[in-house]
Amino acid sequence: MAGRVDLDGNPINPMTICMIGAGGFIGSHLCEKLMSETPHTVLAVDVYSDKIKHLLEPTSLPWNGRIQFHRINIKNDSRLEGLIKMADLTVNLAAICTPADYNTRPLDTIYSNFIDALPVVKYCSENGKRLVHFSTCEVYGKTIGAFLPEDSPLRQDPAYFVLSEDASPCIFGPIEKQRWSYACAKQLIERLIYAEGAENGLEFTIVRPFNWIGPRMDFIPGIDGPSEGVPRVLACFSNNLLRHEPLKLVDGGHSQRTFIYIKDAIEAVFLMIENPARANGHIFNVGNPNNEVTVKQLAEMMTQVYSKVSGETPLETPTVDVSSKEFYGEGYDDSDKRIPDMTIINRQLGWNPKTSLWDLLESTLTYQHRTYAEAVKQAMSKTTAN
Ligand SMILES: NC(=O)c1ccc[n+]([C@@H]2O[C@H](COP(=O)([O-])OP(=O)(O)OC[C@H]3O[C@@H](n4cnc5c(N)ncnc54)[C@H](O)[C@@H]3O)[C@@H](O)[C@H]2O)c1
Ligand SMILES: O=c1ccn([C@@H]2O[C@H](COP(=O)(O)OP(=O)(O)O[C@H]3OC[C@@H](O)[C@H](O)[C@H]3O)[C@@H](O)[C@H]2O)c(=O)[nH]1
Repeated sequence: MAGRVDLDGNPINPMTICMIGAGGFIGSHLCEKLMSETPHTVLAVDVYSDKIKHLLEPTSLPWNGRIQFHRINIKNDSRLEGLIKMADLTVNLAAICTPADYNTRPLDTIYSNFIDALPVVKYCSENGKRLVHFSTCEVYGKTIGAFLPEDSPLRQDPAYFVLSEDASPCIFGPIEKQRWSYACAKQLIERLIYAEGAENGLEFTIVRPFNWIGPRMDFIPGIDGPSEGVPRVLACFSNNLLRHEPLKLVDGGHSQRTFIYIKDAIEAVFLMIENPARANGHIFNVGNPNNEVTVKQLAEMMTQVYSKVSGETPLETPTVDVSSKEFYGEGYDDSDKRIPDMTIINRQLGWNPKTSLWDLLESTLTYQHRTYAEAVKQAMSKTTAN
């Protein structure tokens, strides 16, 4: 830890970080690395702490005293401003961010992603504190290419699908497609933060994650989350594999995504935190353009990898088609393709992702199998007995 320097060779001084949403998937990885590799202090704010329990107890941990957990719902807690004032930097991760909620709980989604983030932005701006705010790749919505005829050769031209922070438009569906409630709320909070920077000098960085995946993402329904809950695709497919049931392909699984390993992505966030002069005032795509697959290909790859790590033979029919209406309900819509332009993050922070999709699935599914296989087996035998 001694002698740590930033990208310009300047010493990095220990700082206090107010991390809101620290108990979630990304927050837990960020806290873990901040504790083990830096001298920084974290004021961890969340309503849940299960995913960071291993960092909070026992008190003999080497970083004891450098991480404090504050069980706070930022919707209605006056302690928030005090914590932001005590910190040098606020990282805001708190959000409802599972697609199954966007069309079924659109009000909660809009409040969580816009209204609840407002005081955070205001306290940072009024108190002259730096803000790193987590937005999403969903602010791009659909690609321009999605509106071209199916057989148009222009669909192959990167200009019609690569998503750039400073050039691509944000293309959402009609209001009745409530899927876009999340993307729209995130877009408006980005615009507000940007305006606070322009008019009031707020020092900010906006992060647009492109499908970060890895251990501790979401929950396995009926094990550490509600049985009827629908998490994001990694946890949905993991759940199917653990239960030996076919993976469900929504509308044929034709949508494309680029997946990045959480540990690669966290390195990018570290560079932003510790290089304010290079990160302030910027919006950064953080993804891995080399890891593109259709959801169907992801299902096939996860089936193969899970078989390798668990030693279990895959089902003869490993996938099944399901309509989006049946799976998510009325008002669902989808992003067709998401390839991040890496020019800005490369130029400002010299960062590049490293881990291939196969490798990141292998380590993640090893974790899923080790963590959940026994619990799933027991839950399934109980159901059968009843
Ligand atoms: N994981 C990804 O690939 C991804 C992609 C795009 C955007 N993001 C964004 O990154 C951020 C973190 O995502 P994640 O994957 O870690 O999700 P997550 O759901 O695991 O973490 C969010 C955390 O925020 C907490 N939270 C929510 N509302 C709160 C409130 N009112 N008060 C206190 N805590 C609250 C939750 O309890 C949860 O622990 C979100 O803003 C999300 O929109 C993530
Ligand atoms: O069981 C499933 C689950 C999901 N899917 C599909 O898999 C794709 C990915 O779904 P995810 O649940 O991971 O979520 P998405 O990639 O659509 O959105 C995510 O992206 C960025 C973040 O802001 C959010 O974390 C989330 O909105 C979608 O096309 C979805 O329809 C399936 O085919 N089967």
